[in-house]
Amino acid sequence: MVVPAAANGGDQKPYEIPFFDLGAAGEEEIIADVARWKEMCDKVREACEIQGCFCFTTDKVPAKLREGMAEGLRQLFDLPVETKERHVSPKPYRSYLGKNDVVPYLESFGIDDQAPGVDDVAEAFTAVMWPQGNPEFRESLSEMSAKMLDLNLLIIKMLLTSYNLETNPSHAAADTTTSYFRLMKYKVPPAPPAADHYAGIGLMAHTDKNTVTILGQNDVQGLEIQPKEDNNTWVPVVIPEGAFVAIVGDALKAWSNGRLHSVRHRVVLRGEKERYSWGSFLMPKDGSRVEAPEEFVDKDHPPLYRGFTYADFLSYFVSTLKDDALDVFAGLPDVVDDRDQLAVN
Ligand SMILES: O=C(O)CCC(=O)C(=O)O
Ligand SMILES: [Fe+2]
Repeated sequence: MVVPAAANGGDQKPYEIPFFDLGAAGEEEIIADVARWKEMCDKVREACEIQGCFCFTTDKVPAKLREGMAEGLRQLFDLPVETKERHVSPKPYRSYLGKNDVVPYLESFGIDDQAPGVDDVAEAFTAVMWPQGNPEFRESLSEMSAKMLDLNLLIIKMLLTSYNLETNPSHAAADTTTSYFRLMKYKVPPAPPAADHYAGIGLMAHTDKNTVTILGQNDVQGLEIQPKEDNNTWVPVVIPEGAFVAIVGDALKAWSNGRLHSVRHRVVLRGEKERYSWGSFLMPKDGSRVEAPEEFVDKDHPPLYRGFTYADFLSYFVSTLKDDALDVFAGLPDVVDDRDQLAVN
């Protein structure tokens, strides 16, 4: 099923964001129906190749859990700044971000799903924010991050199935993959919405650097994407109530030798209500290599990127914040030449 173009573009250029009901996808009985499972996997793969993102609903996350998460985020961001500032980490995008001139409406936290010496990361984070405890928040964070990580792994499984790569042990992600969870609040910009020079931009245009991102949100829209090969247009992504959005990142684009599209996206704030969102970021472990398997490279698909270590790519991005970090860091001559041509045109 595809969301009608009008719902996703208004009077802007119509552009369709695929929408799938994944239901119980990934459960044994679904996989056992080989034709149906393969069809689902192919649709997900097509969306990741053409749009680089899709919306979906799933049986795995009950409404109650989503409501608990949204309510928990309200409580969390309402805590005093001094409390929120206790969440610090040497890794990029983890420490509490409160005041920042580039993204003045955004507040965020990043929490690694696994941390050395910590048994229960949800418990550890909650204890720093609420020394007296907040079992409801701990439970929502723990369940939501676990379920969204499962969904992220499901998407990888579906892509591998669609590419007929699922039986090749070298593509099994478990020992090379990790994840982190982000919690975000976007404040309401001054009225009217575009009154200051930030023009309601909640999060600048970017591609995700990781493998796949899954985002959930409260009832306030704001995510926009740039269709492939149309860098003059921004299309609002209307995420249906109760749904999530999955976004392909640069590491997956490089791994697939450019078949999968890491879509540029941003957040624009237009309404009068605060936006809360939360995301599960699947990514290669720091030391793992990102390299296209031989199945993706042939005469018609010459290699676009050199293989690289994920941590090196991330350090390059963090130190330069280049919009086209993947092309500059790992693009082989053809990619870099194309980019130069685009810049000239
Ligand atoms: O808050 C959102 O919906 C988008 C967040 C995002 O794109 C990111 O954190 O990379
Ligand atoms: Fe993003």
